[in-house]
This record gives sequence, structure tokens and C-alpha cells, in this order.
Amino acid sequence: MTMSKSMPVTGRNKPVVVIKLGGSMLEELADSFITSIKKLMKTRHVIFVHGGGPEINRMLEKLEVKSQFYNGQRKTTPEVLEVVQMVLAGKINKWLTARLQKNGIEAVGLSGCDGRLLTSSFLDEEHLGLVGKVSRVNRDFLLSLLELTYVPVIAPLGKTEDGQILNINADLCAAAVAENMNAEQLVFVTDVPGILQNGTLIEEADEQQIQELIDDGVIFGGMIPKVTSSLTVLSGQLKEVMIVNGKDAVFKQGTLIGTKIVKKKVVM
Ligand SMILES: Nc1ncnc2c1ncn2[C@@H]1O[C@H](COP(=O)(O)OP(=O)(O)O)[C@@H](O)[C@H]1O
Ligand SMILES: CC(=O)N[C@@H](CCC(=O)OP(=O)(O)O)C(=O)O
Repeated sequence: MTMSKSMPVTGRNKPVVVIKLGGSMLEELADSFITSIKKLMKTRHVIFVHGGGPEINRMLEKLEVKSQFYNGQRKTTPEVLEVVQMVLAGKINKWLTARLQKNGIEAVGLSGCDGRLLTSSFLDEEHLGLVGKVSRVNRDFLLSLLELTYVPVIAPLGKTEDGQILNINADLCAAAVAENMNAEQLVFVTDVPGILQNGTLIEEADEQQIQELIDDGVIFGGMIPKVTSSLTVLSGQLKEVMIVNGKDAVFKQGTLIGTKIVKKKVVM
């Protein structure tokens, strides 16, 4: 069968874009942003991964469960994991799915535990407890959903081969999904317009520049897992990582506005 020009691109043919929605901006997620994504979905398959750090903090506080961070990741005891699961896979995943559906996106909320979506292993059990890293993504499961024109919305939880549920940093989770799905693009949506230096947006940054910005303390905290995981996945198939602000429409004439991360800048 030959494809007519007017035929929509469907099934496995469309390139995949992974969009990570940070917990920092979920409450302020703009309708204009969702509209931009809907436009993108005409030519791309979109997979969402979401965070929820601030909401987990609020719930832990409410329930008077203490938690600490080690190297930017939450030390996860069995008691903390219960709250993480409740907030990520329960509250936020369902809220986001409903919000996307309200805007006409056929979202399907999942956690990495469902359908063996994200098989994981312990990241650093000694220091972090029940925290994981993604070792395998169930590609066929995601591709089947995409083929049926559903939009996966993934909460960053994984499961070990022997069934232990693990908490996964959402940035690292999104990067792993992008890498394993051979995504064309990974987009981190957060509460700032991109990487800022003295209040000015850096439009493009490469590995060397990013290392300098980390060493100088310009890039710190929650921006670190975004840039480091970007550089890891950019070594593979993925061509482009963007960091953008979700409080507004992020496309201008079809191009994303924010910081573009590249492995190495092309010198003209
Ligand atoms: N150079 C930088 N430019 C912009 N933001 C930065 C920079 N370095 C650190 N940050 C911090 O990173 C935060 C975004 O990361 P994080 O709070 O983890 O958000 P998210 O929940 O979206 O992942 C920003 O709000 C800002 O405080
Ligand atoms: C291991 C680890 O740190 N997991 C994170 C998962 C949520 C997350 O990463 O949310 P943001 O994207 O909003 O930061 C946590 O427990 O907070």
C-alpha cells in the first residue's frame, strides 16, 4: 500500500518525544503548554514522565515521616516508599491523566511497575535504600499503546526482577525511557525557562560548558540530574535535549524555547 500525502502518520512510524513534567511546575502547568503538545502530537508520539518531589515532601510532612536527601536523591525507607507510591502513582499520576484528558489528549496513567514497564535495580542500596535505576524498559508495551493512539503518562517507580518496588528520580527515569525508546528528543519541563546564568537564558550548552557551570555553582540542585542524564543519553541515538518552562506555551513557530543541550557545539 502506498501512503497518500494526506494520510496521517500513525503506528510506529512517528518519531518519539519524551516529555518530563517536573513536580516544581505541575500545579502551574498552562493550558497553552498542553495545546502546544497537542500540536506536536500530529507528527510525533509523545510519552510523558512526571515528577512530584514537592508534593511528596508535603505529604511526608503531613504524615510526620522524616526523609533526607543524599546526592540529590531521596533516601527511601519502606515507610517513605509507601508515601512516594501514594503520591506519585496515586495522586499525581491520576490528576495529570485527567488534566490531559480534559484537554483532549488520550492519556493512560501508569507507573513503571505496571505491565513490567520499568524493570529496575538498586542504585546505591547502602546510602539510598529503596531507590532504583532503570535497567529495562518494556518497549513493546509502550509501542502498543502508542499504536492505539494512547499517550502513556508514567510515574517514576520501578520494580526489581524479584518484585521489590523502587523510587526513581524522575529526571533519570525520563532519560532512561528516552534512551530505550530511541526517542528523537527529550524535553525537561520545569519551573524556569532553561539554564540561567546571572538571570540570562543560555540557549545552547554542551558538555564542556555544562561541567564548567556545575563547577562554578551556576548549575546546582534539581538542575544537576537534568543536565547529567542529558549528557549520558546524548551519547546514544538521541539528538536533542531541551529544558523548557511549562508555565507558558513553549513553542514559537514550531521551535521549542529554552536551553538546548548538545554533546558538543558545532563551531562554524
Ligand atoms: N543554572 C540554573 N538555571 C536555572 N535553574 C537552576 C539552575 N541551577 C539550579 N537551578 C534550579 O533547578 C530548579 C529546577 O529543578 P527542580 O526543582 O528539581 O525542578 P523539577 O521538579 O521541575 O525537576 C530551578 O527551580 C532552580 O532552582
Ligand atoms: C529517588 C528520588 O529522589 N525520587 C524522587 C521522585 C520524584 C521526582 O523526581 O520528582 P521531581 O521531578 O519533581 O523532582 C523523590 O522521591 O522526590
